Amino acid sequence: MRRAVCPGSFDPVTNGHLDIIGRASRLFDEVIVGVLVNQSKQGLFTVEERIDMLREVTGSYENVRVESFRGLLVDFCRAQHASVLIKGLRAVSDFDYELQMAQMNIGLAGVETLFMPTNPLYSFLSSSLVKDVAKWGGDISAHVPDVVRDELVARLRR
Ligand SMILES: Cc1cn(CCC(=O)O)c2ccccc12
Repeated sequence: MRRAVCPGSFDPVTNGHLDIIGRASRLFDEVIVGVLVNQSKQGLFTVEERIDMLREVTGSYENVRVESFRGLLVDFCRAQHASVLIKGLRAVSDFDYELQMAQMNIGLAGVETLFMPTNPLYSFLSSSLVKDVAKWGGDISAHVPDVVRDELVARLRR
Protein backbone atom coordinates (compact mmCIF):
# COMPACT_ATOMS: atom_id res chain seq x y z
CA MET A 1 0.00 0.00 0.00
CA ARG A 2 1.70 3.18 -1.20
CA ARG A 3 0.72 6.08 1.05
CA ALA A 4 1.70 9.74 0.74
CA VAL A 5 1.23 12.71 3.06
CA CYS A 6 0.30 16.14 1.71
CA PRO A 7 1.03 18.62 4.53
CA GLY A 8 -0.02 22.22 4.99
CA SER A 9 -1.88 24.80 7.07
CA PHE A 10 -4.77 25.04 4.62
CA ASP A 11 -6.12 28.21 6.19
CA PRO A 12 -8.14 27.85 3.95
CA VAL A 13 -7.69 25.24 1.20
CA THR A 14 -7.37 26.77 -2.28
CA ASN A 15 -7.84 25.40 -5.80
CA GLY A 16 -4.05 25.11 -6.01
CA HIS A 17 -3.99 22.76 -3.03
CA LEU A 18 -6.94 20.80 -4.38
CA ASP A 19 -5.24 20.37 -7.77
CA ILE A 20 -2.16 18.79 -6.18
CA ILE A 21 -4.24 16.60 -3.83
CA GLY A 22 -6.33 15.32 -6.76
CA ARG A 23 -3.28 14.56 -8.89
CA ALA A 24 -1.58 12.82 -5.95
CA SER A 25 -4.68 10.67 -5.37
CA ARG A 26 -4.15 9.21 -8.85
CA LEU A 27 -0.51 8.33 -8.07
CA PHE A 28 -0.85 6.69 -4.66
CA ASP A 29 -3.06 4.07 -3.06
CA GLU A 30 -3.85 6.54 -0.29
CA VAL A 31 -3.20 10.25 0.29
CA ILE A 32 -3.35 11.67 3.78
CA VAL A 33 -3.80 15.45 3.86
CA GLY A 34 -2.03 16.58 7.03
CA VAL A 35 -3.30 19.82 8.61
CA LEU A 36 -0.62 21.33 10.82
CA VAL A 37 -1.66 22.39 14.34
CA ASN A 38 0.51 25.44 14.94
CA GLN A 39 0.07 26.76 18.49
CA SER A 40 2.20 29.82 17.82
CA LYS A 41 0.06 31.06 14.92
CA GLN A 42 -3.62 31.99 15.29
CA GLY A 43 -5.26 31.24 11.93
CA LEU A 44 -8.44 32.71 10.50
CA PHE A 45 -10.14 29.30 10.68
CA THR A 46 -9.75 26.77 13.46
CA VAL A 47 -8.03 23.47 12.64
CA GLU A 48 -11.42 21.73 12.89
CA GLU A 49 -12.96 24.19 10.41
CA ARG A 50 -10.06 23.67 8.00
CA ILE A 51 -10.43 19.89 8.29
CA ASP A 52 -14.19 20.10 7.67
CA MET A 53 -13.68 22.21 4.52
CA LEU A 54 -10.93 19.89 3.27
CA ARG A 55 -13.09 16.81 3.84
CA GLU A 56 -15.95 18.42 1.96
CA VAL A 57 -13.87 19.42 -1.08
CA THR A 58 -11.95 16.10 -1.24
CA GLY A 59 -15.05 13.95 -0.67
CA SER A 60 -15.06 12.73 -4.29
CA TYR A 61 -11.59 11.13 -3.87
CA GLU A 62 -12.24 7.87 -2.03
CA ASN A 63 -8.51 7.37 -1.31
CA VAL A 64 -7.96 10.76 0.32
CA ARG A 65 -8.39 11.39 4.04
CA VAL A 66 -7.73 14.43 6.18
CA GLU A 67 -6.05 14.41 9.58
CA SER A 68 -4.41 17.01 11.83
CA PHE A 69 -0.94 16.71 13.30
CA ARG A 70 1.43 18.57 15.58
CA GLY A 71 5.18 18.32 15.96
CA LEU A 72 7.57 16.74 13.44
CA LEU A 73 6.10 15.98 10.03
CA VAL A 74 8.21 12.83 9.75
CA ASP A 75 6.67 11.52 12.99
CA PHE A 76 3.24 12.03 11.45
CA CYS A 77 4.40 10.18 8.30
CA ARG A 78 5.64 7.27 10.44
CA ALA A 79 2.37 7.16 12.38
CA GLN A 80 0.45 7.08 9.10
CA HIS A 81 2.81 4.48 7.55
CA ALA A 82 3.49 6.89 4.71
CA SER A 83 6.93 6.86 3.05
CA VAL A 84 6.48 9.88 0.79
CA LEU A 85 5.72 13.55 1.31
CA ILE A 86 4.10 15.49 -1.52
CA LYS A 87 4.89 19.19 -1.90
CA GLY A 88 3.37 21.49 -4.48
CA LEU A 89 5.87 23.93 -5.96
CA ARG A 90 4.48 27.22 -7.29
CA ALA A 91 7.71 28.90 -8.33
CA VAL A 92 11.48 28.64 -8.05
CA SER A 93 11.19 30.74 -4.89
CA ASP A 94 9.43 27.82 -3.17
CA PHE A 95 12.28 25.46 -3.96
CA ASP A 96 15.04 26.69 -1.62
CA TYR A 97 13.04 26.17 1.55
CA GLU A 98 11.39 22.96 0.33
CA LEU A 99 14.77 21.46 -0.63
CA GLN A 100 16.08 22.18 2.87
CA MET A 101 13.03 20.51 4.44
CA ALA A 102 13.29 17.53 2.09
CA GLN A 103 16.95 16.97 2.94
CA MET A 104 16.22 17.22 6.66
CA ASN A 105 13.29 14.81 6.43
CA ILE A 106 15.18 12.15 4.54
CA GLY A 107 18.02 12.47 7.04
CA LEU A 108 15.68 12.29 10.04
CA ALA A 109 13.54 9.37 8.96
CA GLY A 110 14.23 8.32 5.38
CA VAL A 111 11.01 10.02 4.26
CA GLU A 112 11.24 11.02 0.57
CA THR A 113 9.66 14.19 -0.83
CA LEU A 114 7.94 14.30 -4.22
CA PHE A 115 7.78 17.79 -5.70
CA MET A 116 4.82 18.41 -7.95
CA PRO A 117 4.63 21.57 -10.08
CA THR A 118 1.38 23.43 -9.50
CA ASN A 119 -0.92 23.91 -12.46
CA PRO A 120 0.13 27.31 -13.92
CA LEU A 121 -3.47 28.42 -13.41
CA TYR A 122 -2.83 28.43 -9.66
CA SER A 123 0.88 29.20 -9.40
CA PHE A 124 0.22 32.65 -7.94
CA LEU A 125 -2.19 31.38 -5.28
CA SER A 126 -1.68 31.20 -1.55
CA SER A 127 -4.14 31.07 1.34
CA SER A 128 -2.80 34.43 2.57
CA LEU A 129 -3.37 36.19 -0.76
CA VAL A 130 -6.87 34.75 -1.06
CA LYS A 131 -7.73 36.00 2.47
CA ASP A 132 -6.34 39.46 1.72
CA VAL A 133 -8.33 39.79 -1.51
CA ALA A 134 -11.52 38.55 0.18
CA LYS A 135 -10.98 40.92 3.14
CA TRP A 136 -11.18 43.89 0.76
CA GLY A 137 -14.21 42.59 -1.11
CA GLY A 138 -12.44 41.03 -4.10
CA ASP A 139 -14.07 38.08 -5.90
CA ILE A 140 -12.14 34.88 -5.07
CA SER A 141 -14.56 32.50 -6.83
CA ALA A 142 -11.91 31.41 -9.35
CA HIS A 143 -9.38 30.61 -6.65
CA VAL A 144 -11.17 28.50 -4.02
CA PRO A 145 -14.02 25.96 -4.03
CA ASP A 146 -17.48 27.56 -3.58
CA VAL A 147 -17.90 26.22 -0.05
CA VAL A 148 -14.59 27.82 0.98
CA ARG A 149 -15.56 31.12 -0.67
CA ASP A 150 -18.83 31.18 1.24
CA GLU A 151 -17.17 30.30 4.56
CA LEU A 152 -14.46 32.92 4.00
CA VAL A 153 -16.91 35.71 3.13
CA ALA A 154 -19.06 34.82 6.16
CA ARG A 155 -16.05 34.71 8.50
CA LEU A 156 -14.73 38.07 7.31
CA ARG A 157 -18.12 39.64 7.96
CA ARG A 158 -17.92 38.70 11.69
C1 LIG B 1 1.38 24.95 -3.60
C2 LIG B 1 1.11 24.40 -2.23
C3 LIG B 1 1.49 25.00 -1.02
N1 LIG B 1 1.08 24.20 -0.01
C4 LIG B 1 1.26 24.47 1.41
C5 LIG B 1 -0.02 25.14 1.85
C6 LIG B 1 -0.15 25.50 3.31
O1 LIG B 1 0.83 25.39 4.07
O2 LIG B 1 -1.28 25.90 3.65
C7 LIG B 1 0.40 23.12 -0.53
C8 LIG B 1 -0.23 22.04 0.11
C9 LIG B 1 -0.87 21.10 -0.71
C10 LIG B 1 -0.86 21.19 -2.10
C11 LIG B 1 -0.22 22.25 -2.74
C12 LIG B 1 0.41 23.22 -1.93
